[in-house]
Amino acid sequence: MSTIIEARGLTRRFGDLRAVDGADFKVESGSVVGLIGPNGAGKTTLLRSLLGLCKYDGELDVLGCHPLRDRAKLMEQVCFIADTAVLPRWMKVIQLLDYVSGIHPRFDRSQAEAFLRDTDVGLNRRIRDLSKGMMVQLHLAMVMAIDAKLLILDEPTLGLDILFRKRFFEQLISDYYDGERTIIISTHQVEEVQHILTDVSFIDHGKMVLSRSMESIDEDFVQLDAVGEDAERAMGIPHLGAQSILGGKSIIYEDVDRASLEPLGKLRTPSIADLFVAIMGGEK
Ligand SMILES: Nc1ncnc2c1ncn2[C@@H]1O[C@H](COP(=O)(O)OP(=O)(O)OP(=O)(O)O)[C@@H](O)[C@H]1O
Repeated sequence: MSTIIEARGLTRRFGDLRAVDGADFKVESGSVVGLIGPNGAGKTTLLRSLLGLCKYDGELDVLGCHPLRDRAKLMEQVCFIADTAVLPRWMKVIQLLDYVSGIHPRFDRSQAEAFLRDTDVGLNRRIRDLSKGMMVQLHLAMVMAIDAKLLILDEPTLGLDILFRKRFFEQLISDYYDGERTIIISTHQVEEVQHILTDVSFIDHGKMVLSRSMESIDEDFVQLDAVGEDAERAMGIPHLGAQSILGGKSIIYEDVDRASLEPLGKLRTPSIADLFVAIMGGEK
């Protein structure tokens, strides 16, 4: 594995606001990173910085490129879907396939057509006549058919129904991910992506508040469901956050002696969603 993204003190200011605020992080090749954060946390701004789409302060290296200075070179190796899918609305789907085949050397047209066969997006439909969800399906099919080292997806499944969202994440892993490509996904659908991630990063008010591998989450955090007096005792042990459950509390701890918790209730690894709530402001 090699490091393909390295950021030190990455900062993006809008006037007095620091949308990304001194972020330090690394991404290794072959990882599938979930970028999770509340509305306005800085996810889109961070992703746009990686792509050289906005100015920033600090040090940033993406695939050996300086995103602002080497943007053309970077774009040969990166694919990106913004949360607002912009496709030429006046084209027919088949014309879009012709167009991208013509301009993108790494585009595999037959693969894009195969992805589209699983959808209701007909090749002769005009793009402006597609529903919002179908437009996203088309955009995803085009992007997944491009052989890129780094795929950046900003809220890729926004506006899609649950069946397509599930199918999309499955397809991304079974048909696109090859163990070498790197994928960064920003999403609010935490539960739906959790099983495909190798790493997760939480961002809040522009700051990276957690960056871990999924394996280390398993090792470092534990969640206890306790009821009655056991819950009260468990709340006395320093914890990250807690939620009320029927008759007691569900409490998340970091680096805790698990043997001391075992007599108090049921232990498990927290889901990313529960960990997010605990770190971002669950009941303490
Ligand atoms: N062009 C801009 N000018 C001024 N402020 C901006 C601009 N773009 C983003 N911001 C601000 O930067 C902050 C981070 O925005 P960003 O879009 O990166 O958040 P996000 O995590 O992607 O949010 P969401 O989940 O709601 O899409 C917000 O406070 C936003 O208002």
